[in-house]
This record gives sequence, structure tokens and C-alpha cells, in this order.
Amino acid sequence: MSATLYDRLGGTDGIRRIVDTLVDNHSKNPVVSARFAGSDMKHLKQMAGDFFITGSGGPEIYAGKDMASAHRHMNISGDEFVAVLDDAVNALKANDVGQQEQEEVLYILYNLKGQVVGI
Ligand code: HEM
Repeated sequence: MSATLYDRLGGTDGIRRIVDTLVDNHSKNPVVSARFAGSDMKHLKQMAGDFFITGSGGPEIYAGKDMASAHRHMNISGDEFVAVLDDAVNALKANDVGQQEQEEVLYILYNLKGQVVGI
């Protein structure tokens, strides 16, 4: 059997590093930074890391909100969604993730669009 995406991203330590970079990128991205101005970024890193570890086949059990509940009433735009995907690609590249794994992560995130945008 081929290795899980979790394994290929470097397991828990690798994914925590990627997600920490991703959340830091949000704070520096003018399209979305204001959205996170009042957020506890340490908590967000923890939750987003758990979410990705769970979703990629790892052992952590994500206990946060489902994506629709987490983003409801924010009225997030398509441009903001693309900006978050940009932050994700940049975080993957900065952490030397391979092309194949970058594409798999992007595909997973893109498919959450309907649970995040315009709700
Ligand atoms: C596929 C894309 C996305 C994923 C996987 C995602 C994931 C998450 C997760 C796991 C949480 C934490 C939920 C909890 O604490 O229970 C969260 C919170 C949040 N997300 Fe997203 N998100 C995405 C896109 C976006 C976009 C496009 C925006 C707006 C620019 C956004 C803004 C926020 C904000 C403001 C919070 C709340 C932070 C806080 O607790 O203060 N997210 N997201």
C-alpha cells in the first residue's frame, strides 16, 4: 500500500510546520489579514493542524467545528478563498513539499470551497 498523505507530508511534525507557516502567511496577506486580527493565532494553528492531520490519515482527532460552522456568517468571498489557497501553496513550497503532495493538498482544500465561501 502506498504511504498516506500524512506520512508523505512528514507526519505530525511536518504538518505542524506547514500549518504554522500557513497561518503566519494569513497574517501577512493583505487580502485576508484583517479577518484574523482578533484571533488567537496559537489556537488557530493548533486547530488547523489537528484538522489537517485528521484529514490526511494521521492519528490526531480533530475536535473543532465543522467547516460550515466555523465559517458561517463570515460571508467569505471567492477572492479571499483563493488568497488562503495562495497562502497554502506558499507554505507547502517553503517547507519543501513535493509537487505531487502540493497538488493533493490543494485538491482537498479546493473541495471545501462550498463549506467556506459565501455562507
Ligand atoms: C479550505 C479552506 C479553509 C480551511 C480548511 C479552514 C480551516 C479552519 C479551521 C480548522 C478553523 C478552526 C475552527 C475551530 O476553531 O473550531 C478555521 C477558523 C477560521 N477561519 Fe478558516 N479555513 C479555510 C478558509 C478560510 C478563509 C478563506 C477564511 C477567510 C479569509 C477563513 C477564516 C477563518 C477565521 C476568521 C476563523 C476563526 C478564527 C478564530 O477562531 O478566531 N478560513 N478555519
